[in-house]
Amino acid sequence: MPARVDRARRVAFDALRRVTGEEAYANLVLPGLLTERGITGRDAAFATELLNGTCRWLGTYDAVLAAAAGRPLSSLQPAVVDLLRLGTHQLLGMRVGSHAAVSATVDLAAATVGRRVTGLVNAVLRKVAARDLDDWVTALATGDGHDRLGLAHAHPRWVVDAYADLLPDDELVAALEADNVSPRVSLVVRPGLADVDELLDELDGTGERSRLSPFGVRTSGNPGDVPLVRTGRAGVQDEGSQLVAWGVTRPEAGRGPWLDLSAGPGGKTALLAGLAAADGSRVLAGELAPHRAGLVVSGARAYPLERRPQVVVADATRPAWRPGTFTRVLADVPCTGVGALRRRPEARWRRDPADVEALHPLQRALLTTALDAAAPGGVVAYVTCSPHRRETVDVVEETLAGRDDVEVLPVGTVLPGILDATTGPEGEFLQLWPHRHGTDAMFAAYLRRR
Ligand SMILES: C[S@@+](CC[C@H](N)C(=O)[O-])C[C@H]1O[C@@H](n2cnc3c(N)ncnc32)[C@H](O)[C@@H]1O
Repeated sequence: MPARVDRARRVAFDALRRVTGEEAYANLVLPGLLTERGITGRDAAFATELLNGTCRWLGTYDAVLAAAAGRPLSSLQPAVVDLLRLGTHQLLGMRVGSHAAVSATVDLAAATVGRRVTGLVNAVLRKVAARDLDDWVTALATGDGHDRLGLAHAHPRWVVDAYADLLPDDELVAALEADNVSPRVSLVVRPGLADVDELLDELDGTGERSRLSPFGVRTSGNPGDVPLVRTGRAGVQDEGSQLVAWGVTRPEAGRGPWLDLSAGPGGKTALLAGLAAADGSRVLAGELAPHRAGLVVSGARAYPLERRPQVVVADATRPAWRPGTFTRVLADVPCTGVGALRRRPEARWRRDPADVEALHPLQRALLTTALDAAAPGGVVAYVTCSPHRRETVDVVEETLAGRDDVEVLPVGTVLPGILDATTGPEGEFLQLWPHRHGTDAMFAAYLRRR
């Protein structure tokens, strides 16, 4: 076996051990390991595809492996399970020949766990190789169509159900597939510090204007190579995130301070800080986690002092600010993130329906705080990067049912002209989708305090 193949598989294995064993993020852990080991070019690309694909398809591959091994994976050593997962992705998800996939994984098993497990790895992977992915899905799908869709498109069943609850039947597969494609790089300029034309010039023909956000540019390559990004006058941010933050600044609301009450890591704060400055206002950014509050500070470092957000470490459910004060309030609340699955390969397997219920009271509490913080006439945006009804429409409707001092600002008036992007009983809220808009599946409700 050529040495280059060994290095790529070895680094993918070491990264996967950290992802499954230590809850690391694949797209954070792998670049560091590649640099440390001097792995570049085709080897780096192979390792990245092997790791990301394995993480994305983890639930499907585990079902295949449990069937092929004839026993629960919990009865195997975790490192062996990871070897089998990597072998399975080569067999079912990459164009690696069966012989090479099995023998390279057996060699990797010998070099990492030990010779005693090579027989098992060889036997299980040979069984996996006996069928292609479609045949495995047919063999394993037991329940209704959603069960099959989850296996065939690498999603937990509950996420398939949540998407199906919101989308027409004929869009479901496209929505699931869109989560399996890494997004293009999306950049944002910091208003007042740079403009889109300047950024496009720097990108020298490799960028194009965002179709949704007036601050956004789509490109490819390493954002760290772009001088405006390096100096903090532009940043990396999904176009949908730009759009929902911009939305809170659109309706008339008068002059006064702005609040971003759960701001870390601060992508939206950095955009709002520039827009607030243009309005003669300033942003107060609250964040519970101190290290995330630090990220808010560094994200806005390029602004002159007087335009930077004031950042406080604070629990927004016990507000450190005076109620009825702010003309614009962003509540971009903690959520399951099932609208941003394309960004983090392993993310879909780390959440479950219990998280949806566990987050619901916090989401309601944060929306209540946001509404209370708004001055009369102030605009509030409730935002999630999940389209799940429990985290979006339900939170807004339940919260508004208990009060008579809030009106809904229909999204068609706040952000006109965005096609196929509404949800709620009267289409009054924003719901973006990767397969429709090329953004994360951001939800936003725009509300006004009477
Ligand atoms: C979805 S993120 C915000 C993302 C941010 N707007 C951005 O664009 O970068 C939600 C944040 O809320 C914070 N958070 C969770 N509970 C909170 C609380 N009780 N008060 C304030 N912040 C909280 C989390 O630590 C997390 O950083």
